[in-house]
Amino acid sequence: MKHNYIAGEWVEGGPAAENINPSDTRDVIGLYARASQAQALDAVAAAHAALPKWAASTPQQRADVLDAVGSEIAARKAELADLLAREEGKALTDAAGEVMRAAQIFKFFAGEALRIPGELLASTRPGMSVEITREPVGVVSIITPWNFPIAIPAWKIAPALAYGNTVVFKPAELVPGSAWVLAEILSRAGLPAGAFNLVMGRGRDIGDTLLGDPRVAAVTFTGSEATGRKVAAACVTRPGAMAKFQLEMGGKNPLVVLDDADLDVAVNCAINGAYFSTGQRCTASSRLVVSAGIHDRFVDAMLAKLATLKVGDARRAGTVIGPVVDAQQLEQDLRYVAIGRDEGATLAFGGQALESIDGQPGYYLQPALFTGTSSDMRINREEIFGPVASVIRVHDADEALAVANDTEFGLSAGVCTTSLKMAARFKRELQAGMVMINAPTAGVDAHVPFGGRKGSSHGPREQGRYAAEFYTSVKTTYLQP
Ligand SMILES: NC(=O)C1=CN([C@@H]2O[C@H](COP(=O)(O)OP(=O)(O)OC[C@H]3O[C@@H](n4cnc5c(N)ncnc54)[C@H](OP(=O)(O)O)[C@@H]3O)[C@@H](O)[C@H]2O)C=CC1
Ligand SMILES: O=C(O)CCC(=O)C(=O)O
Repeated sequence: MKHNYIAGEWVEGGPAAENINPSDTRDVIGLYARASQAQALDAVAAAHAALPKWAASTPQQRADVLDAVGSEIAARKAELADLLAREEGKALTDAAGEVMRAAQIFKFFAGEALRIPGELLASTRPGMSVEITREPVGVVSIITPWNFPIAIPAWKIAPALAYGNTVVFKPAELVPGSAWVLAEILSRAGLPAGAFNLVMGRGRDIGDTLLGDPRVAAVTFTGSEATGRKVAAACVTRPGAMAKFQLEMGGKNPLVVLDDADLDVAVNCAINGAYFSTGQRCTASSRLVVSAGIHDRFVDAMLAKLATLKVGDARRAGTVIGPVVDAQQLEQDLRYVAIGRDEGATLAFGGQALESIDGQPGYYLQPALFTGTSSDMRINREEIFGPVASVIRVHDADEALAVANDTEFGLSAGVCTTSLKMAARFKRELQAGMVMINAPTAGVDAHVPFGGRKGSSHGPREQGRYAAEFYTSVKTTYLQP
C-alpha cells in the first residue's frame, strides 16, 4: 500500500482505496491510503512548523530543488505517462505530453525562484523611499482534480515552493498514483521535513481541515464549480483570518468557425478541442458556433473525421480517445446525451457507451456530436466534461460573438478565420481569459498565465510569472533614513 507523506515521513495507517484502470476495470493499479482528519491536521502542523525554515531558504536552494524535480520527471517520462494513462484514461501520447509539461513547469519555476521581483520607488514625501517586496503567503492547501493528475499538481506545487511557501497537497481520490510518484520525487529533492506534505483521501473527509485550519493561509483549488463554491465559503466563513483563495472551475468554451475559415484548420481545432483527452478538459470546445456559409461543409467534415477516431485502451498504440474516467462520469455524459435528444437536438454521431473493447471491460463512450442545437439548451449551458460537443448554427459574425459570449463561463474561447480584421475583433470582444485564433481552445503553454473570467475562475491567474500574485504577499516599506 502507498502511504501519505507527512513531516518528512511516510505515515502508515488509514483505510486503503483501490486505484482502478478505466480502460480495464479488472486491473487494480494499487492500494493508496486515505488520510484521516488527524493525519490532515498533522500535515498542516508540519507545514506550519517548516515554514520559517523554507521561507528563509535562498533562491538558489529553491531553484535547485525544483530543477531536480523537473529533471527526474523528464527522465521518467515513459513510466509516468504509462501510469497516468492507466489511472486516468488519457491516451498515451497525451499522457506523455502532460508529464513533460509537469517537468517544464518545475524547471520554469526553478528559474522564477531566482528572480523574485521587487520595486524601489521615490516617496511623495521628502527624503523618504518606498520599497515593495514579496514574501511567502504561508501554508498553502493544494486541492486538485482528476483530469490532469500531474500537470495541475505541478503548476500549483512548483510556484508555491518557489516563492517560499509550504504545502499540503490533496490530489483527487480517483488519481492518487501520479500524485504519489510526484510526492516521492519531492521527498528526495532536498526540501526540509514538512515543507511538502501529501494527504491522499476524500475531499469530503479531510476538506474541512485543509480549508478551515487557521494555520492554512491560502487555498488553491481546481475542480467543479459546485465544490469551488464550497471552498470559497469555507475560506471566508472560518473563524479568525480568512484564507486567500484561488479557484479554477468549469468551462463551456466556444469555438467559432466563420465562413472564411480554412476548413481543415477548423475541423482539426474542433476535433482536438472537443474530443482529445476524452473531452475531460475545462478548456474543451463543447460549443462549436458555426456560421451559415460553412456550416454544412464543416458538419460533413466533422462526421468524416469522427468516424476515424479510434476509441480504446488508453495505453494501446493507435488509440486517440481513451475511456471516460469512471462510472459516475460516464453516467453524467450519457445523461447529457439523453438530455440533448429530449431537448430536440440531432445526435449526428456517437453518444453510445461501449461496455468493452477487445474484451476489456471499461468506461468507453463513442464521441458524440449534436447538430441543430440552440444556445438555450442545457447541453450548451452546463459543463458536461466528456466527449460531447454541439454545433450551434449562426447567421454571421455578430451572432457568433453574441452566442459565444452567451454563457456564465469564460475560460477559453476560439475563432477560426482567415481575416485579420475578424481575428482582431474576436480577440477584443470574446469574454474569456484565454483566446485562441486558429488553434484549439484546449492545450496551453506552460509559461504564460492560465485562467478565466465570469464563473470559470476566481482570484489571481495561475502559471507563468503571474502566479506570483497568488503565492506571495506584497509588503510596502516606507523608509526615512
Ligand atoms: N474544470 C475542471 O478542471 C474540472 C471540472 N470537473 C467537473 O467536476 C465534476 C465532478 O468531478 P470531481 O472530481 O468530483 O470534482 P470535484 O470538484 O468534486 O473535485 C475536485 C477536488 O476537490 C476535492 N473536494 C471535493 N469535495 C471537497 C470538499 N468538500 N472540500 C475540499 N475538497 C473537496 C476533490 O476530492 P475527491 O476527489 O476526494 O472528491 C478533488 O480533489 C466533473 O464531472 C466535472 O464536471 C472535474 C474535474 C476538473
Ligand atoms: O487545456 C489545457 O491544456 C489545460 C486544461 C486544464 O487545465 C483543465 O482541464 O483543468
